[in-house]
Amino acid sequence: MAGAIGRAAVRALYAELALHPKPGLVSPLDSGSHDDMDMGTFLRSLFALRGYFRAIAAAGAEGADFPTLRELGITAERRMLAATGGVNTHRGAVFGLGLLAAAAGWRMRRGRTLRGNGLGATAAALWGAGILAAAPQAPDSHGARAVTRYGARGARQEAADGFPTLFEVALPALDRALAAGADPERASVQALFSLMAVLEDTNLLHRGGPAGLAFIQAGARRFLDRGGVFHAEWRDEALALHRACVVRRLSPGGSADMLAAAQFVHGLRERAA
Ligand SMILES: CC(C)(COP(=O)(O)OP(=O)(O)OC[C@H]1O[C@@H](n2cnc3c(N)ncnc32)[C@H](O)[C@@H]1O)[C@@H](O)C(=O)NCCC(=O)NCCS
Ligand SMILES: Nc1ncnc2c1ncn2[C@@H]1O[C@H](COP(=O)(O)OP(=O)(O)OP(=O)(O)O)[C@@H](O)[C@H]1O
Repeated sequence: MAGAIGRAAVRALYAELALHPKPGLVSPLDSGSHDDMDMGTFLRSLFALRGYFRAIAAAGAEGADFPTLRELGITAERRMLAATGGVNTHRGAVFGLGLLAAAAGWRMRRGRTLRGNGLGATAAALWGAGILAAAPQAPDSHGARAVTRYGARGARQEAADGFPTLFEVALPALDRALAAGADPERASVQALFSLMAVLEDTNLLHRGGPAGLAFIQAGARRFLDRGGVFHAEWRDEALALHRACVVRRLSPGGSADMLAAAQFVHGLRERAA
Protein backbone atom coordinates (compact mmCIF):
# COMPACT_ATOMS: atom_id res chain seq x y z
CA MET A 1 0.00 0.00 0.00
CA ALA A 2 2.73 2.51 0.95
CA GLY A 3 4.51 1.66 -2.31
CA ALA A 4 1.39 2.44 -4.33
CA ILE A 5 0.93 5.78 -2.53
CA GLY A 6 4.59 6.66 -3.11
CA ARG A 7 4.34 5.85 -6.81
CA ALA A 8 1.16 7.95 -7.09
CA ALA A 9 2.97 10.93 -5.50
CA VAL A 10 5.94 10.71 -7.88
CA ARG A 11 3.60 10.24 -10.85
CA ALA A 12 1.67 13.39 -9.83
CA LEU A 13 4.86 15.45 -9.50
CA TYR A 14 6.00 14.22 -12.90
CA ALA A 15 2.63 15.11 -14.47
CA GLU A 16 2.88 18.64 -13.01
CA LEU A 17 6.41 19.06 -14.36
CA ALA A 18 5.52 17.71 -17.84
CA LEU A 19 2.46 19.96 -18.17
CA HIS A 20 2.58 23.11 -20.28
CA PRO A 21 1.82 25.92 -20.72
CA LYS A 22 2.33 26.86 -17.04
CA PRO A 23 2.83 30.60 -16.36
CA GLY A 24 6.36 31.32 -15.06
CA LEU A 25 6.96 27.72 -14.00
CA VAL A 26 9.56 25.21 -15.16
CA SER A 27 8.19 22.89 -17.88
CA PRO A 28 9.59 20.92 -20.83
CA LEU A 29 9.06 24.10 -22.86
CA ASP A 30 11.48 26.30 -20.88
CA SER A 31 12.58 27.29 -17.37
CA GLY A 32 9.98 30.04 -17.02
CA SER A 33 11.04 32.66 -14.49
CA HIS A 34 13.83 30.51 -13.02
CA ASP A 35 17.51 30.81 -13.97
CA ASP A 36 18.76 28.28 -11.42
CA MET A 37 16.75 25.25 -12.54
CA ASP A 38 15.36 23.41 -15.56
CA MET A 39 13.48 20.19 -16.30
CA GLY A 40 16.66 18.16 -15.60
CA THR A 41 17.04 19.70 -12.11
CA PHE A 42 13.46 18.68 -11.30
CA LEU A 43 13.98 15.15 -12.63
CA ARG A 44 17.10 14.68 -10.46
CA SER A 45 15.14 15.94 -7.47
CA LEU A 46 12.22 13.63 -8.23
CA PHE A 47 14.56 10.65 -8.49
CA ALA A 48 16.04 11.50 -5.07
CA LEU A 49 12.57 11.73 -3.48
CA ARG A 50 11.13 8.35 -4.60
CA GLY A 51 11.78 6.57 -1.29
CA TYR A 52 10.51 9.49 0.82
CA PHE A 53 6.88 9.39 -0.29
CA ARG A 54 6.70 5.62 0.31
CA ALA A 55 8.32 6.04 3.75
CA ILE A 56 6.02 8.86 4.87
CA ALA A 57 2.94 6.93 3.67
CA ALA A 58 4.08 3.96 5.77
CA ALA A 59 4.69 6.22 8.78
CA GLY A 60 1.22 7.71 8.36
CA ALA A 61 -0.31 4.23 8.24
CA GLU A 62 1.41 3.47 11.57
CA GLY A 63 -0.16 6.60 13.11
CA ALA A 64 3.13 8.53 13.45
CA ASP A 65 3.06 11.94 15.15
CA PHE A 66 4.04 15.19 13.41
CA PRO A 67 7.63 15.34 14.77
CA THR A 68 8.24 11.90 13.19
CA LEU A 69 6.86 13.04 9.81
CA ARG A 70 8.87 16.25 10.06
CA GLU A 71 12.11 14.31 10.54
CA LEU A 72 11.36 12.36 7.34
CA GLY A 73 10.59 15.66 5.57
CA ILE A 74 13.81 17.31 6.74
CA THR A 75 15.88 14.31 5.59
CA ALA A 76 14.10 14.33 2.22
CA GLU A 77 14.72 18.06 1.82
CA ARG A 78 18.42 17.45 2.46
CA ARG A 79 18.45 14.71 -0.19
CA MET A 80 16.68 17.05 -2.63
CA LEU A 81 19.27 19.79 -2.08
CA ALA A 82 22.14 17.31 -2.54
CA ALA A 83 20.61 16.10 -5.83
CA THR A 84 20.04 19.61 -7.21
CA GLY A 85 23.24 21.28 -6.02
CA GLY A 86 21.37 23.36 -3.44
CA VAL A 87 18.34 24.40 -5.53
CA ASN A 88 14.90 24.36 -3.95
CA THR A 89 12.87 22.37 -6.48
CA HIS A 90 10.36 20.49 -4.34
CA ARG A 91 10.28 22.09 -0.87
CA GLY A 92 6.55 22.80 -0.98
CA ALA A 93 5.83 19.31 -2.33
CA VAL A 94 7.97 17.54 0.29
CA PHE A 95 5.83 19.25 2.90
CA GLY A 96 2.29 19.29 1.41
CA LEU A 97 2.33 16.15 -0.72
CA GLY A 98 4.25 14.38 2.07
CA LEU A 99 1.47 15.13 4.55
CA LEU A 100 -1.19 14.00 2.08
CA ALA A 101 0.71 10.75 1.43
CA ALA A 102 0.86 10.17 5.20
CA ALA A 103 -2.88 10.85 5.48
CA ALA A 104 -3.54 8.42 2.61
CA GLY A 105 -1.54 5.74 4.46
CA TRP A 106 -3.50 6.36 7.65
CA ARG A 107 -6.91 6.20 5.95
CA MET A 108 -6.23 3.26 3.63
CA ARG A 109 -4.83 1.15 6.48
CA ARG A 110 -8.11 1.77 8.35
CA GLY A 111 -10.38 1.10 5.37
CA ARG A 112 -11.54 4.74 5.15
CA THR A 113 -12.52 6.24 1.78
CA LEU A 114 -10.53 8.90 -0.04
CA ARG A 115 -13.70 10.73 -1.07
CA GLY A 116 -14.58 14.35 -0.34
CA ASN A 117 -12.04 16.17 1.79
CA GLY A 118 -11.24 13.05 3.84
CA LEU A 119 -7.48 13.26 3.31
CA GLY A 120 -7.40 16.93 4.29
CA ALA A 121 -9.57 16.34 7.35
CA THR A 122 -7.26 13.52 8.47
CA ALA A 123 -4.13 15.63 7.99
CA ALA A 124 -5.66 18.54 9.93
CA ALA A 125 -7.01 16.35 12.75
CA LEU A 126 -3.85 14.29 13.28
CA TRP A 127 -1.10 16.79 12.53
CA GLY A 128 -2.66 20.31 12.30
CA ALA A 129 -1.73 21.32 15.84
CA GLY A 130 1.79 19.91 15.41
CA ILE A 131 2.29 21.84 12.16
CA LEU A 132 1.36 25.12 13.83
CA ALA A 133 3.34 24.38 17.01
CA ALA A 134 6.57 23.42 15.22
CA ALA A 135 9.09 26.22 15.06
CA PRO A 136 9.77 27.13 11.44
CA GLN A 137 12.83 25.22 10.30
CA ALA A 138 14.13 28.37 8.64
CA PRO A 139 12.52 31.47 10.21
CA ASP A 140 14.17 33.62 7.53
CA SER A 141 12.96 31.51 4.56
CA HIS A 142 11.27 33.36 1.70
CA GLY A 143 7.93 31.88 2.71
CA ALA A 144 8.29 32.73 6.40
CA ARG A 145 9.24 36.32 5.55
CA ALA A 146 6.20 36.71 3.27
CA VAL A 147 3.92 35.33 5.99
CA THR A 148 5.28 37.81 8.57
CA ARG A 149 5.51 40.79 6.25
CA TYR A 150 2.18 40.47 4.43
CA GLY A 151 0.12 38.31 6.82
CA ALA A 152 -0.22 35.67 4.06
CA ARG A 153 -1.61 32.21 4.83
CA GLY A 154 1.27 30.26 3.31
CA ALA A 155 1.95 26.53 3.07
CA ARG A 156 1.77 25.72 6.81
CA GLN A 157 -1.60 27.38 7.38
CA GLU A 158 -3.02 25.75 4.25
CA ALA A 159 -1.91 22.30 5.52
CA ALA A 160 -3.03 22.87 9.12
CA ASP A 161 -6.51 23.83 7.86
CA GLY A 162 -6.78 20.56 5.87
CA PHE A 163 -5.80 22.00 2.46
CA PRO A 164 -9.06 23.91 1.78
CA THR A 165 -7.81 25.38 -1.52
CA LEU A 166 -6.96 21.89 -2.75
CA PHE A 167 -10.30 20.30 -1.86
CA GLU A 168 -12.60 23.27 -2.49
CA VAL A 169 -10.94 24.77 -5.58
CA ALA A 170 -8.41 22.54 -7.38
CA LEU A 171 -10.09 19.14 -7.25
CA PRO A 172 -13.57 20.46 -8.17
CA ALA A 173 -12.02 22.39 -11.10
CA LEU A 174 -10.19 19.26 -12.27
CA ASP A 175 -13.31 17.08 -11.95
CA ARG A 176 -15.57 19.61 -13.67
CA ALA A 177 -13.21 20.06 -16.61
CA LEU A 178 -12.85 16.29 -17.08
CA ALA A 179 -16.63 15.83 -16.85
CA ALA A 180 -17.07 18.54 -19.49
CA GLY A 181 -14.85 16.57 -21.87
CA ALA A 182 -11.41 18.14 -21.41
CA ASP A 183 -8.46 15.75 -21.73
CA PRO A 184 -6.17 15.38 -18.67
CA GLU A 185 -3.75 18.04 -19.95
CA ARG A 186 -6.42 20.71 -20.46
CA ALA A 187 -8.19 19.79 -17.22
CA SER A 188 -4.87 20.22 -15.36
CA VAL A 189 -4.30 23.66 -16.90
CA GLN A 190 -7.82 24.62 -15.80
CA ALA A 191 -7.08 23.44 -12.24
CA LEU A 192 -3.75 25.34 -12.21
CA PHE A 193 -5.39 28.63 -13.24
CA SER A 194 -8.19 28.07 -10.71
CA LEU A 195 -5.51 27.80 -8.01
CA MET A 196 -3.57 30.82 -9.27
CA ALA A 197 -6.75 32.93 -9.11
CA VAL A 198 -7.11 32.47 -5.32
CA LEU A 199 -4.01 31.04 -3.59
CA GLU A 200 -1.98 33.32 -1.28
CA ASP A 201 1.25 32.07 -2.77
CA THR A 202 4.26 33.11 -0.72
CA ASN A 203 6.54 32.52 -3.72
CA LEU A 204 4.73 35.33 -5.56
CA LEU A 205 4.77 37.62 -2.52
CA HIS A 206 8.49 37.03 -2.11
CA ARG A 207 9.31 37.77 -5.75
CA GLY A 208 6.75 40.45 -6.57
CA GLY A 209 5.16 41.69 -3.34
CA PRO A 210 1.38 42.19 -3.12
CA ALA A 211 1.40 43.67 -6.66
CA GLY A 212 2.99 40.49 -8.03
CA LEU A 213 0.41 38.30 -6.33
CA ALA A 214 -2.43 40.54 -7.57
CA PHE A 215 -1.04 40.45 -11.13
CA ILE A 216 -1.16 36.63 -11.23
CA GLN A 217 -4.56 36.41 -9.55
CA ALA A 218 -6.10 38.92 -11.99
CA GLY A 219 -4.49 37.25 -15.02
CA ALA A 220 -5.76 33.83 -14.00
CA ARG A 221 -9.23 35.21 -13.22
CA ARG A 222 -9.41 36.80 -16.70
CA PHE A 223 -8.40 33.50 -18.34
CA LEU A 224 -11.13 31.63 -16.41
CA ASP A 225 -13.78 34.29 -17.06
CA ARG A 226 -13.22 33.95 -20.81
CA GLY A 227 -13.97 30.24 -20.63
CA GLY A 228 -10.62 28.89 -19.49
CA VAL A 229 -9.45 25.83 -21.44
CA PHE A 230 -12.84 25.70 -23.20
CA HIS A 231 -12.04 28.91 -25.06
CA ALA A 232 -10.82 28.21 -28.62
CA GLU A 233 -7.68 30.36 -28.09
CA TRP A 234 -6.92 29.02 -24.60
CA ARG A 235 -3.38 27.92 -25.40
CA ASP A 236 -2.37 31.32 -26.81
CA GLU A 237 -3.92 33.09 -23.82
CA ALA A 238 -2.11 30.84 -21.35
CA LEU A 239 1.16 31.40 -23.25
CA ALA A 240 0.61 35.16 -23.15
CA LEU A 241 0.34 35.05 -19.35
CA HIS A 242 3.41 32.80 -19.26
CA ARG A 243 5.43 35.41 -21.17
CA ALA A 244 4.11 38.22 -18.96
CA CYS A 245 5.21 36.27 -15.86
CA VAL A 246 8.68 35.64 -17.28
CA VAL A 247 9.14 39.38 -17.97
CA ARG A 248 8.22 40.07 -14.32
CA ARG A 249 10.18 37.06 -12.94
CA LEU A 250 7.01 35.77 -11.27
CA SER A 251 6.37 32.06 -10.64
CA PRO A 252 3.31 30.57 -8.89
CA GLY A 253 5.21 27.71 -7.19
CA GLY A 254 2.57 27.20 -4.49
CA SER A 255 -0.11 26.64 -7.15
CA ALA A 256 2.19 24.16 -8.92
CA ASP A 257 2.54 22.22 -5.65
CA MET A 258 -1.22 22.24 -5.08
CA LEU A 259 -1.83 21.10 -8.68
CA ALA A 260 0.47 18.10 -8.10
CA ALA A 261 -1.45 17.42 -4.87
CA ALA A 262 -4.75 17.49 -6.81
CA GLN A 263 -3.34 15.08 -9.39
CA PHE A 264 -2.15 12.81 -6.56
CA VAL A 265 -5.57 12.67 -4.86
CA HIS A 266 -7.34 12.24 -8.20
CA GLY A 267 -4.99 9.38 -9.18
CA LEU A 268 -5.44 7.57 -5.86
CA ARG A 269 -9.22 7.82 -6.12
CA GLU A 270 -9.19 6.44 -9.67
CA ARG A 271 -7.21 3.41 -8.55
CA ALA A 272 -9.41 2.85 -5.51
CA ALA A 273 -12.60 3.04 -7.60
C1 LIG B 1 6.78 24.23 5.99
C2 LIG B 1 7.79 24.41 4.87
C3 LIG B 1 7.04 24.28 3.56
C4 LIG B 1 8.51 25.73 4.99
O1 LIG B 1 7.77 26.74 4.54
P1 LIG B 1 8.21 28.24 4.58
O2 LIG B 1 7.06 29.01 5.10
O3 LIG B 1 9.52 28.43 5.30
O4 LIG B 1 8.35 28.64 3.06
P2 LIG B 1 9.37 28.30 1.88
O5 LIG B 1 9.58 29.56 1.13
O6 LIG B 1 10.59 27.62 2.36
O7 LIG B 1 8.57 27.28 0.94
C5 LIG B 1 7.23 27.14 0.94
C6 LIG B 1 6.78 26.44 -0.34
O8 LIG B 1 5.40 26.15 -0.20
C7 LIG B 1 4.69 26.47 -1.38
N1 LIG B 1 3.62 27.44 -1.07
C8 LIG B 1 3.69 28.77 -1.00
N2 LIG B 1 2.52 29.31 -0.67
C9 LIG B 1 1.67 28.29 -0.53
C10 LIG B 1 0.29 28.21 -0.19
N3 LIG B 1 -0.44 29.30 0.09
N4 LIG B 1 -0.26 26.99 -0.12
C11 LIG B 1 0.47 25.90 -0.38
N5 LIG B 1 1.76 25.91 -0.72
C12 LIG B 1 2.36 27.10 -0.78
C13 LIG B 1 5.66 27.01 -2.35
O9 LIG B 1 6.00 26.06 -3.32
C14 LIG B 1 6.89 27.33 -1.55
O10 LIG B 1 8.07 27.06 -2.25
C15 LIG B 1 8.83 23.34 4.87
O11 LIG B 1 9.89 23.70 4.01
C16 LIG B 1 9.47 23.02 6.23
O12 LIG B 1 9.47 23.74 7.23
N6 LIG B 1 10.00 21.87 6.24
C17 LIG B 1 10.59 21.29 7.39
C18 LIG B 1 10.29 19.86 7.32
C19 LIG B 1 8.85 19.58 7.56
O13 LIG B 1 8.12 20.23 8.29
N7 LIG B 1 8.43 18.54 6.94
C20 LIG B 1 7.12 18.07 7.05
C21 LIG B 1 7.03 16.78 6.36
S1 LIG B 1 5.46 16.28 6.40
N1 LIG C 1 7.21 23.32 -12.21
C1 LIG C 1 7.68 24.16 -11.29
N2 LIG C 1 8.45 25.19 -11.64
C2 LIG C 1 8.91 26.05 -10.70
N3 LIG C 1 8.63 25.98 -9.38
C3 LIG C 1 7.87 24.97 -8.98
C4 LIG C 1 7.36 24.02 -9.92
N4 LIG C 1 6.64 23.12 -9.24
C5 LIG C 1 6.70 23.49 -7.96
N5 LIG C 1 7.42 24.61 -7.77
C6 LIG C 1 7.64 25.24 -6.42
O1 LIG C 1 8.17 26.55 -6.46
C7 LIG C 1 9.30 26.66 -5.61
C8 LIG C 1 10.42 27.38 -6.33
O2 LIG C 1 10.25 28.76 -6.22
P1 LIG C 1 11.48 29.77 -6.07
O3 LIG C 1 12.59 29.40 -7.01
O4 LIG C 1 10.90 31.14 -6.18
O5 LIG C 1 11.93 29.47 -4.59
P2 LIG C 1 13.13 30.03 -3.76
O6 LIG C 1 14.31 29.15 -3.97
O7 LIG C 1 12.59 30.14 -2.39
O8 LIG C 1 13.36 31.51 -4.31
P3 LIG C 1 14.40 32.18 -5.35
O9 LIG C 1 14.72 31.22 -6.45
O10 LIG C 1 13.62 33.38 -5.80
O11 LIG C 1 15.61 32.54 -4.55
C9 LIG C 1 9.72 25.26 -5.28
O12 LIG C 1 9.98 25.16 -3.92
C10 LIG C 1 8.57 24.38 -5.64
O13 LIG C 1 7.90 23.95 -4.47
